[in-house]
Amino acid sequence: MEAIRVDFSQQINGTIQVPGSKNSALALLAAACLTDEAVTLTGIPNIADFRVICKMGEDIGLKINRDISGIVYVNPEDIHSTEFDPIKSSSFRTAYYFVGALIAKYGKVTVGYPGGDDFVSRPIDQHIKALEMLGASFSFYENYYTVEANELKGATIYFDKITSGGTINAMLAAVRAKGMTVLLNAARDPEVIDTAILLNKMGAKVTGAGTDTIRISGVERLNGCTHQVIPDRLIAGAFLIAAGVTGGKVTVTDVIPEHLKSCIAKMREVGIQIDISDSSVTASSNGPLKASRIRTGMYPAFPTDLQQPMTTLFTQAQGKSIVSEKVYPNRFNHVGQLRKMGADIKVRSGVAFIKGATELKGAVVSASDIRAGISLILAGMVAKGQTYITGVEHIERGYEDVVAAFQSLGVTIDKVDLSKERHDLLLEEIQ
Ligand SMILES: CC(=O)N[C@H]1[C@@H](OP(=O)(O)OP(=O)(O)OC[C@H]2O[C@@H](n3ccc(=O)[nH]c3=O)[C@H](O)[C@@H]2O)O[C@H](CO)[C@@H](O)[C@@H]1O
Ligand SMILES: C=C(OP(=O)(O)O)C(=O)O
Repeated sequence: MEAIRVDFSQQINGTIQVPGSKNSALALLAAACLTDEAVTLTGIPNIADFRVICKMGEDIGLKINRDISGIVYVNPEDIHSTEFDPIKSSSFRTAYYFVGALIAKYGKVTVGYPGGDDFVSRPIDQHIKALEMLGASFSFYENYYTVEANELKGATIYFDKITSGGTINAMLAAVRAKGMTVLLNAARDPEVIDTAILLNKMGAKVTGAGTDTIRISGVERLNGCTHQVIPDRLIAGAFLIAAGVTGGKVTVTDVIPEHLKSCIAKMREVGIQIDISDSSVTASSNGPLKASRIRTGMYPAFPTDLQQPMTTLFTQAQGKSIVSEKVYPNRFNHVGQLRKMGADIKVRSGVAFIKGATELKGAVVSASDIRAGISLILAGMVAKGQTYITGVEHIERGYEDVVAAFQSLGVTIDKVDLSKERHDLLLEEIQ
């Protein structure tokens, strides 16, 4: 069994060049299918989700190639089917973006139910509502669903819940719908803006992205273009938090500091020094950290995807911290694993109460999703002894080479075969 082994690693130090955003890249790859021309995307991370999209593309005639410099070329010219393999499309979250992107042009799309990180409940009712209001109809089967539409017509759509995925999907569908679509109570995430920028470069007419009202005037055809994906604010944030957890100094470069505002504010509150330049942020810490509280929310509030590394940080702060998870109230898979390492955390009704200044100890723990995995790596860095993290495949959905990145900061971390390395621990784990 593959695992990541982390050793006690104090005072990390170094610079991380932040890769392109996974969440944006997933939307852009689908958006590129709205045209019949080639779209060139730079900065698309070579993560597991990207590779599965390439395989899904091969099945339907969508060509996606990455050259040796990392530039990705998407060519939808020869798409001959819009029936996606349900197993591949359910192995990550956002296959539904291909519904939004292909429905107007092809009239019918079949795809597996969304997979991705599992936080107990991740409904897609707002995606369905938006596409239905544009004129699509849904049929649901055991492992897949089919969306059909003769013609999409612009509509005014009010999201009952702010959703970044739902906003992006509605935008993708509306771009080729007849007439004007207005999205109200839209998500304001940088990834929504990035998608709108690509769409406009392709000839779409999208205004208001980044506010809660987005207007899309439908167009008949779109063209190819070149676009660079925004940096991954969630990876950047996690590395900055890492500097706080262990002490030390970490600089993240190639970032858009404005995207990290809530994270930076919170880090300053707990006593981490933050220095910001045009496109880099440095976090340094060598003193005790103060307890605090975070309340996650949709952008620009504190991101739910940084709640897990922050929870690890709070185990090392002086005093009691509180984490209110308002986006996914059950997103606490990491807590049970942190407890195995000695953390004192209680969760009640979507709120975690964390007693700080706890001595953590190495254990065999399991990562159920990307950010839970990162929080366990951070915990492993301050835990006495060795920590083994299974569920590496979940972490690799979001990180191209998580081991190399942490190694470059001086962390003693490696990928190992757990069954060979610590047979005793594995047996204990299984019993
Ligand atoms: C690939 C991607 O971009 N993933 C991100 C995206 O997920 P994703 O796009 O799935 O998350 P959403 O922004 O849609 O979810 C926000 C909230 O809306 C709810 N909701 C969403 C859709 C819907 O139809 N109905 C509904 O009730 C969700 O349960 C959640 O409470 O945003 C999340 C919240 O910032 C992040 O954690 C994920 O990393
Ligand atoms: C929840 C996440 O991803 P996804 O929506 O792709 O499952 C994440 O990136 O933390």
